[in-house]
Amino acid sequence: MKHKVAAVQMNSGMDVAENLTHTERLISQVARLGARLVVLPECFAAFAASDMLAIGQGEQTNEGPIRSFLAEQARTHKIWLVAGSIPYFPEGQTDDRCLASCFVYNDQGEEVARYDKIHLFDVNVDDSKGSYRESKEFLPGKHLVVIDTPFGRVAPVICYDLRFPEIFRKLAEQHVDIFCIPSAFTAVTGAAHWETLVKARAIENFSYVIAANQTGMHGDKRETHGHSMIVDPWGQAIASTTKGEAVILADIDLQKVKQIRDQMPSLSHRCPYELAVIKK
Ligand SMILES: O=C(O)CNC(=O)[C@H](CS)NC(=O)CCC(=O)C(=O)O
Repeated sequence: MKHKVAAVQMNSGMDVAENLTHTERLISQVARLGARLVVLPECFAAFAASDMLAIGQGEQTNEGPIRSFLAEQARTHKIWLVAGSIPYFPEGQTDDRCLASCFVYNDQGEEVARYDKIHLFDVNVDDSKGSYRESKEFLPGKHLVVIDTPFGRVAPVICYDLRFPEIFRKLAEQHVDIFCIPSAFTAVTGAAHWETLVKARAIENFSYVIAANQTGMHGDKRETHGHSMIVDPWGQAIASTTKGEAVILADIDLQKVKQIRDQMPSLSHRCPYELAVIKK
């Protein structure tokens, strides 16, 4: 059975209200086109905002402005929504940093899961920003999440997590069929690695990958790569875009996942092995 899924590509700014207006328009667009599962990009509601902690403190419960907006969008459009990421400050947290959290909603508008970004982007990049220290503002997550949906078993991971194949393999061991990857990949690292990494994770685990990226210039002079894509379990990009705000849709079919995994059961061919380090 085929299901239509969508990735939303945005150029999010620092203003939440403005971002939510764009998000609502784009969700309406893909819902009208028949999407049943929609993935938003990382930081769709607030990108490089100076008040991330305050935004996160406002989202401690599902009554928060962004979380209640997301629930209402999922309910109104009868879609499953993998809602990118927002800053989330759990009640009672002592450390003054937020989690970078992806809330997931079913088509009744119920919050069914939350995934907190595990790997934080503390790197130097040859771009206008130069140095990224995500751990200054955010705490790492501690749990992977697997969600059973009408379209198959879904797992969200976020952006920099894409570079850690071991978490995808751990999730594939739980028979995940669809990886959803809200992202804000930089223009420089995205041009070098994005497509290869997205396709590699799909091929390695014989899964669909729905990768929704930020695009263009942002408030703090950061540039993101765009090029959102939906890749099938054989590694084919079945939907993609380049730069600028966009929505991409594709039909996914769980039968295809099963057929490829039956043909090439490499996930079950893994063998134990020792490691010998030969000193010179
Ligand atoms: O902090 C924000 O406001 C938005 N979040 C981001 O831009 C995050 C952390 S800085 N970006 C990435 O993780 C890029 C990963 C990447 O580009 C790579 O792995 O190459």
